[in-house]
Amino acid sequence: MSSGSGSLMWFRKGLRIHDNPALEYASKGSNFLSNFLYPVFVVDPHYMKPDPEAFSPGSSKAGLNRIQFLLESLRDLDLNLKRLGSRLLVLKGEPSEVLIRCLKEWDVKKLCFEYDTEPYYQALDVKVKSHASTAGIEIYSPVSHTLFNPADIIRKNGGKPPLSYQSFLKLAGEPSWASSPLSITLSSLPPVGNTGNCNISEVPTVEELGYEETQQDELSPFRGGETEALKRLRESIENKEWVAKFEKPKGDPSAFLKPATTVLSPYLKFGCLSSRYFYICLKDLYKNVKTHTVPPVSLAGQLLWRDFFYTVAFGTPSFDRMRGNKICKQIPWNDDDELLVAWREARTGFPWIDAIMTQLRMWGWMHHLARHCVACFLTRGDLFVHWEKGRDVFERLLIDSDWAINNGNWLWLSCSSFFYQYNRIYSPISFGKKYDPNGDYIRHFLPVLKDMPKEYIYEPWTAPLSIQNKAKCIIGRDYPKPVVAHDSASKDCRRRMAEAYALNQKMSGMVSAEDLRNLRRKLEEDKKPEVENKRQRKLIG
Ligand SMILES: Cc1cc2nc3c(=O)[nH]c(=O)nc-3n(C[C@H](O)[C@H](O)[C@H](O)COP(=O)(O)OP(=O)(O)OC[C@H]3O[C@@H](n4cnc5c(N)ncnc54)[C@H](O)[C@@H]3O)c2cc1C
Repeated sequence: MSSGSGSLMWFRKGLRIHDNPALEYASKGSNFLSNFLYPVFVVDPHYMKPDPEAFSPGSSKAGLNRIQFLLESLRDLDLNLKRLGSRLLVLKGEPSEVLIRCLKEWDVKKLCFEYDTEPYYQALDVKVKSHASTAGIEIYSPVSHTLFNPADIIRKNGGKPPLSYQSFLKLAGEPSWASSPLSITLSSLPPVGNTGNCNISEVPTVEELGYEETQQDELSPFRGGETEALKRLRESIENKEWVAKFEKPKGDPSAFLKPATTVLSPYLKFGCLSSRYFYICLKDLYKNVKTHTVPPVSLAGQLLWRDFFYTVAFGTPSFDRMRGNKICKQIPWNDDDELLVAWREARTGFPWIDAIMTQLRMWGWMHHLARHCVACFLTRGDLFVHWEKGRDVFERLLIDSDWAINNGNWLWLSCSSFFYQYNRIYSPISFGKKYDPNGDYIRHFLPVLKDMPKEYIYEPWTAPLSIQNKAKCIIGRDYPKPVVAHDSASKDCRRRMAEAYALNQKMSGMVSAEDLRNLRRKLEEDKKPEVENKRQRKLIG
């Protein structure tokens, strides 16, 4: 037992000092407490353990880039805490068990942590809160990861989440905190008390967590941490005109030397950057320019998309699944792991798709439209593979992997929810060409194609053998042949989507296991185009 008693600040996301209401509250003393503060981060094997399953199709354990980003963020947090007279205490294990042990050992009287809407944290928090309230510990768990409290919006909407962006905006209005200044800086923190028998360590290395540093050729250019986040934010908003004119989905998805958007998503994901602070900076900027874009396309509008998905995710049971998810169309996706692996390993034979998937593996980040292209290709565009499997691959490899946003966007792109125009399919050939006719993006991420003439770079299988020889890239040997013929595969996908939609309409959202079996049987009966497609695949591949 420590000699005094104090507060425990439990960092999970929110890895920052600025605009951190939980940290601020934890650092406030009171008359009856000897004022110690224990800033804790628990390394959770749930996300980190790279078990043998890690590379199986669909595994969602965090990949090396994200772990690296997290550890950099923790090191930066530790440095920033040290500047304020404190430090980060890192522990390992199942977080609720570790936390409860610390609360007992350090005789904590006040437990503070940012509220988290993800089901995993909700379950964890029930355990920790139940112990804390039985032990008479004060709990403070404010909402500060998002602009709005998703529960407030759902309440305003009669208990249901709004399912369109516009209805979300109407309900949300201006955030209540936006009229008063945010607490951006803390000048000092109480000292850390005696840590007794708890097993405290420094921020571990990736190797200590069981990852091998040399798993890939090129590492993510994005460094984690609050310091980097604030620098990146400053640089992004320095160019007022760029911010004022920001208009998504315009912007070049193939721009990789200078990405077309802010790349603040990983910092927002881990809370190295406060979305509220970002929002206030944008509002200030908008006040000082003549005209600016507005939601949904403006930069502030992007932050509102984030809040929209957080709200729907929080209010929708089984949001991350097709089965049992009332807002998700029931679609009999393929169980084709061969196609999934080709997509995941950047071996589809479509350079635009493979370059994006390589960027995902190397950098852990790609432009929004690039994500559109590969998600559409995997699901309703070409391969008809289940969106949950693609979601898992993104969840593992993205540095900004975020439960609500990732699932929300996969539901969107697969036309399972939110967006239903399944006839609009991204071409894996012509879409990228519009932005990057020379194929520089492909040449960078797929060096095997670097000498392919630009006429063939998006469809190298059409290059005559003499050209392939000259480019030192024989299709089928050095780079794969396409796994499907896009024209027939996309036609087949449209037909299957039309059938699935018709059946969903009939069943008006109430899909039992039997209904789903019927739906499958119905689609199985009409296998002809699928067989035709496989035949084509054989011809090509
Ligand atoms: C299939 C798919 C999966 C995705 N998975 C994720 C994910 O796991 N994590 C994630 O943060 N984003 C995800 N996105 C959304 C979007 O692609 C990224 O947020 C964006 O590309 C990040 O780059 P940026 O920070 O430069 O964005 P900017 O355009 O600069 O936008 C600023 C911020 O707004 C938010 N934002 C932007 N677009 C969206 C959007 N469509 N939905 C919700 N929030 C948005 C992000 O927090 C972003 O950092 C996904 C998109 C698709 C199509």
